Amino acid sequence: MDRIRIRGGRRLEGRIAVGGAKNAALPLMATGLLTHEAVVLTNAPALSDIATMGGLLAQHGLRVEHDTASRRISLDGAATDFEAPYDLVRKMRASVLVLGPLLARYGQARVSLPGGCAIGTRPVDLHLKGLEQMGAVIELEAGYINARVDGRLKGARILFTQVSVGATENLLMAATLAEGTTELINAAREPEITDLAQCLVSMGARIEGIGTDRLVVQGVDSLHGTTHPILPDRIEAGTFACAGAITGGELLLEGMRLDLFGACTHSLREAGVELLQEADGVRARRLNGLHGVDVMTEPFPGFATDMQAQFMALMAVAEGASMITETIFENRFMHVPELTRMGARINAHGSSAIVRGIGKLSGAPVMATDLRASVSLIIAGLAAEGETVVNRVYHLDRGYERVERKLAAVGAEIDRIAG
Ligand SMILES: CC(=O)N[C@H]1[C@@H](OP(=O)(O)OP(=O)(O)OC[C@H]2O[C@@H](n3ccc(=O)[nH]c3=O)[C@H](O)[C@@H]2O)O[C@H](CO)[C@@H](O)[C@@H]1O
Ligand SMILES: C=C(OP(=O)(O)O)C(=O)O
Repeated sequence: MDRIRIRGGRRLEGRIAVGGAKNAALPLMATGLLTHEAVVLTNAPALSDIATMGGLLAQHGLRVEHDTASRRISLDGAATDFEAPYDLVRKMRASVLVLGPLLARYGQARVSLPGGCAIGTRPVDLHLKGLEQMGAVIELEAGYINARVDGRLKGARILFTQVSVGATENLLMAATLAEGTTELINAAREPEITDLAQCLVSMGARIEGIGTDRLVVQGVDSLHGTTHPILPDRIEAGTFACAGAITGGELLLEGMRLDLFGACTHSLREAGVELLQEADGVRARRLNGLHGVDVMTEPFPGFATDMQAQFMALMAVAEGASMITETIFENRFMHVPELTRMGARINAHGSSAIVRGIGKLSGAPVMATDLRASVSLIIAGLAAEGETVVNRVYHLDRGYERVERKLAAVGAEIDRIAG
């Protein structure tokens, strides 16, 4: 498996391109199942998760083309196979997003249960309960979700007991082709959901309340094709903001919109990182020293759980202490022991971690078991004395496109060791 090698101590400066958001692209790709016409997505990132989703949709029978040079994904045709097999779903949990569209358009789906992953148990009960409320009959059998509906799904009033990005997306897509009105209450408000809703509207869906926690969908008989630009990846942009800041640098995050950061803007500014919206992106500049800031992860517009590990790396070298509380996933501190191996002073207990900033981290061989933990170790390595080698970067490629090239282009001493 590839490794990333970093020699710390270089100040990052320059322009860095922010790609299309992985977490928007994945549900957007699933919309290809809602129509037989072509759905074309532009600004598509070249990531292994996107390839996995493309493979799954091709297996369902869609024609899938991803031209990485022009950053276009085109999805066309009708599904002929309704099974999402274990081998694909275990690689990427977002595969479960085919469930709602398949049920809504074809009345049947057989999708492997995603199971847990390194960051938590991550059940899909809210997805299933919502679909049952819409008239689906769901059985769990041999690790699979077997779902079917006679005729069309029926509109329903669905109150989510917990805010869930994936459940909101699955139910939103299902509701577009249901008979009657569906109300999604306590819906997630992440920008990726707004992007999905806007794409669905451009396909002929009738959705009100976009951007709020109450989405009202009037089902329609059919949807048509569209061309939709994928919104910028706020997590990739935030990662680069932390990378630049830890080196005392200044980066223009090309293509990024400041409003997508939510509470992360406030936390980064409090920590000493200036963020300015400019015509072609967001400028992120470290002012003087870094200061310890307390953060708690929350659904959007709160501080994103997908930024927690990167922010912790930044706090590891800040002046003073910070308390980082993870409220979304029960096991999202796997980066703590690895950052500690680099000299960080972090004390994690339950859902909180106290980080006491130190002057300098020291390079070390480290390993990561999830996507954002991997990149947090790269960020730490950029500021560490000596060499850091991040092992097992398989997860990194799920969500970052050529991260080592992008960082090297703005001054980092970083390379990939194949193997
Ligand atoms: C592909 C994608 O977009 N992934 C993002 C999505 O994941 P994902 O959609 O899986 O995350 P959810 O918002 O659904 O999960 C939030 C919390 O709800 C729980 N839950 C969720 C569904 C359910 O049926 N039952 C249940 O208990 C989860 O275990 C978790 O504790 O949102 C997360 C929270 O912002 C991000 O970290 C992920 O990067
Ligand atoms: C947790 C993440 O992704 P996924 O939901 O695909 O595992 C992430 O993007 O940080």
